[in-house]
Amino acid sequence: MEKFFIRGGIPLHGTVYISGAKNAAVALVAATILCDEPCTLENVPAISDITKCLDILRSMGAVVRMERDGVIYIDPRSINTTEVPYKQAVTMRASSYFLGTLLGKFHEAFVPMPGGCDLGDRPIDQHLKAFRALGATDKVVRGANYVKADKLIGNQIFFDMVTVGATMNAIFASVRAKGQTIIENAAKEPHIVDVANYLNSMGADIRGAGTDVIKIRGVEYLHGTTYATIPDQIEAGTYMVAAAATKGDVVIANVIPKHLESITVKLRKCGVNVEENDESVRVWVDKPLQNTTVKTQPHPGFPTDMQPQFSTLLTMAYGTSRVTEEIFNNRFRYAAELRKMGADISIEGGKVAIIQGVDHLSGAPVQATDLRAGAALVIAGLAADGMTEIGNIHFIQRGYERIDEKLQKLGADIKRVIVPENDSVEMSG
Ligand SMILES: CC(=O)N[C@H]1[C@@H](OP(=O)(O)OP(=O)(O)OC[C@H]2O[C@@H](n3ccc(=O)[nH]c3=O)[C@H](O)[C@@H]2O)O[C@H](CO)[C@@H](O)[C@@H]1O
Ligand SMILES: C=C(OP(=O)(O)O)C(=O)O
Repeated sequence: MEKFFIRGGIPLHGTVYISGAKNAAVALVAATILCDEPCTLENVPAISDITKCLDILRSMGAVVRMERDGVIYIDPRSINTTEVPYKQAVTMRASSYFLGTLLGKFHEAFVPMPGGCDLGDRPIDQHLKAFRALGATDKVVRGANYVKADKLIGNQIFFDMVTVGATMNAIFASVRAKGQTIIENAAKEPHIVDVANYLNSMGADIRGAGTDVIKIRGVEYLHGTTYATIPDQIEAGTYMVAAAATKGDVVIANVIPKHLESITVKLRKCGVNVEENDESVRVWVDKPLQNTTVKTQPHPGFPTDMQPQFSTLLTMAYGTSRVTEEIFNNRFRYAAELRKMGADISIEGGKVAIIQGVDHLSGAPVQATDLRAGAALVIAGLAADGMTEIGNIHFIQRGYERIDEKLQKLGADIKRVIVPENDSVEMSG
């Protein structure tokens, strides 16, 4: 079992380079199934969700080769099954994308129920609604979703709520369907645009990605391409908050500042300085942090995937802050861990956190409960007095490439340590 040990209280300084976006890259890897020729993906992050997506492709017969760091060659022509193995599927949400891509290419898919962060209910009814609109049928077999279609025919799809996953799957299932599909109330996240750009670079006809109406005219053939993943908005936001929480001065490089706007605005409300440059942002603090309100929303609103990290910053901001989680119904499980570090955070009705700022947090043994909760605890540990020991760091490794090394380069005292199961390491400082 691996843990992070962080001796906190050191302001972060320097430049950190942001990797390719997890939530774009997992979709790009799955989307490659739709192609009739080999593709090369660049700027792919070295994270465990990507390893699992690539394992799924290999297990289905695709040729997958790491050309060099971040560059992956995928030849989907040798795929010989439409069944996704259980082991990889159940640990991540992105496995649901194999439903849309296998259905879109082979008109059939068998995919175990997707996993991912435990944030409350995460049904896939809207994904299935999209598949049905295109002519597919579905049933649950041995704990897996089985979808099938004799042929896929373009149609109008209206989502009941804004959903990233179902928007992705509707694109995947319709990109080779006959005729035109119109997706309404579509998600507008940068990773939706990235996937549409990737498929268009293969010859797909997708228009409107990034707005709430996406029009897709089905094509018969998709040719090979080379495509680079966008930078990770959430990884960047996490380092922005870490810089602020430690009262440091950090340049976050290789980013698209426009994607970070909702985070930048809230940081400035707290009194944090953010300077936007062409492909980087600089974050520094020269006065006490102030309270604010945050409400998570679909893009371009404040991202739910930044909520735990930002709430952690607010535990150290002067005054009372209010954070409302609008996307998921159980995304405050990290609050109990932050309380162990001295945070004053209470949860009202599962949806709202009331945070009373404290002078400082103090290091403690804590457990990551999911990916962003884990990132939040890393930020808390970096800012806290003394030593913090974080367990369950495999959650963090799902979405952050070499987070310990990147933080060390910014001056943090963080170590990844292998500890025997049930062993606790003596805490000091
Ligand atoms: C791999 C990936 O990209 N994961 C992201 C994706 O998750 P994911 O695609 O699962 O999130 P969705 O946007 O689909 O979910 C938004 C809301 O819609 C609900 N819903 C969704 C689908 C459905 O069929 N029925 C339904 O009720 C969900 O329970 C949730 O309350 O978007 C989330 C919201 O930005 C992010 O937190 C996740 O990091
Ligand atoms: C919730 C997240 O991921 P997933 O949907 O893969 O569980 C996330 O990236 O914060």
